[in-house]
Amino acid sequence: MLRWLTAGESHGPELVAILEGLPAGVEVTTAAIDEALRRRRLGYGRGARMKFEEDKVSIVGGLRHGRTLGSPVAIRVGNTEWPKWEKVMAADPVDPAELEGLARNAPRSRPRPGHADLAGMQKYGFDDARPVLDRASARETAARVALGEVAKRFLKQALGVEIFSHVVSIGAARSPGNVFPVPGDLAAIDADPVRCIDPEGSAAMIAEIDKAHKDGDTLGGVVEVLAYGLPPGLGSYTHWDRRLDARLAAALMGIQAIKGVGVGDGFETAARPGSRAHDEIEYTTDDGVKRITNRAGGVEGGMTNGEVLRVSAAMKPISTVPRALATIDVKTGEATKAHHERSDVCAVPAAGIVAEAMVALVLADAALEKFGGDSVEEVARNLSGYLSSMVIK
Ligand SMILES: Cc1cc2nc3c(=O)[nH]c(=O)nc-3n(C[C@H](O)[C@H](O)[C@H](O)COP(=O)(O)O)c2cc1C
Ligand SMILES: C=C(O[C@@H]1CC(C(=O)O)=C[C@@H](OP(=O)(O)O)[C@H]1O)C(=O)O
Repeated sequence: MLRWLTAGESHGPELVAILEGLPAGVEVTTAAIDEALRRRRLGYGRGARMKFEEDKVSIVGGLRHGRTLGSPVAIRVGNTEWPKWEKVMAADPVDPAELEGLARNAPRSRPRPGHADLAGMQKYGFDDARPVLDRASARETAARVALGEVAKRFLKQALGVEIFSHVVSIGAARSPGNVFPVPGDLAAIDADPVRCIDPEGSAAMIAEIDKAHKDGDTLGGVVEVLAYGLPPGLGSYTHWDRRLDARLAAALMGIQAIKGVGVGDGFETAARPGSRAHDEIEYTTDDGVKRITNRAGGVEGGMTNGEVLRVSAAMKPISTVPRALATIDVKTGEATKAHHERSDVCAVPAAGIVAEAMVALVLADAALEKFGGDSVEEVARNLSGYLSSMVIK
């Protein structure tokens, strides 16, 4: 079983992440995690913080000389802005005189519709949204991406699996349907300002973001994650919580602002007749058993079927809308406008990188469940034994 946890506030000293249950021998370095975090900071429409945030990574457990030890992997991601927040977000009590007049410490009493502010204040008994928003913030996804990079490297090394994402839509602008990028497209996707594979789609998405920015508005969109090289049989039909699609959906929904998840052609499948919804099966001497199409996105009956895994996630628009939305001041109950501070206009490209990390963590867990092993070599041996002994292949 693979377990992972994160802790830390957006404006605290750092984020902390732990990944427990990974075998020994996974090759990973600080530089690799730095690079994963750099990809998450990018994307047209991101706000001011991403221009200076450095995501200072230190690996403090579970690795020696660039290889995992089998012990929990512990990673710290430092927040560049901490010196400015040292008093406001101090863990220990602070002399009230030192907080006097600090604008950053002023209570956030005008909750933003769409963010965790109001429900969080109600639930935890705060009259200030600061303690809510600081943890609800998607800053936390930096910690997930750090762990996801370790999971990705395990999957690549032990199973030869490659995971990446691309942006399908931003606002009303869409990439053309039926474009399925291959791993060789990743460099081009990463080089695009919105991580869209199609140049026309990309230009339209950039125009949407520019328009939203000009209008004092924000945008959401859809990302798709693909995983190449998965064997059939990860996950199971035998119980609801063993289904791989259920586990992937929960992991993707667990990303801030994700409001919908699709597997394969997702909701579009519901409108098709069965004759055009499923993937017919064929056998060739070169490829063995395969599907003629991949509408299911590589999952049938809660298990991988050996085709490319395709899952998508729909992100709602950023809730800190510059043209601020109506709310109340919780101190007085009076109608007012929601707090506005610096914010992203659109973070869909970054959400794609986070979605890759969540898919990698779920797949690494499912792979370990099926193939076990305390070292990468043992997992690879178990995989190879399974593949060579499969009756139908
Ligand atoms: C990568 C990423 C960046 C985000 N940046 C912002 C932001 O700058 N401002 C904002 O208000 N919300 C931002 N969000 C969305 C909020 O975190 C999210 O709306 C909030 O946590 C409530 O989401 P929920 O209703 O899905 O829980 C971002 C989300 C992601 C995934
Ligand atoms: C810090 C990150 O994203 C943040 C996510 C976020 C939110 O409300 O989710 C609000 C903003 O926070 P801040 O006010 O500190 O700029 C974003 O910058 C990050 O992705 O690393």
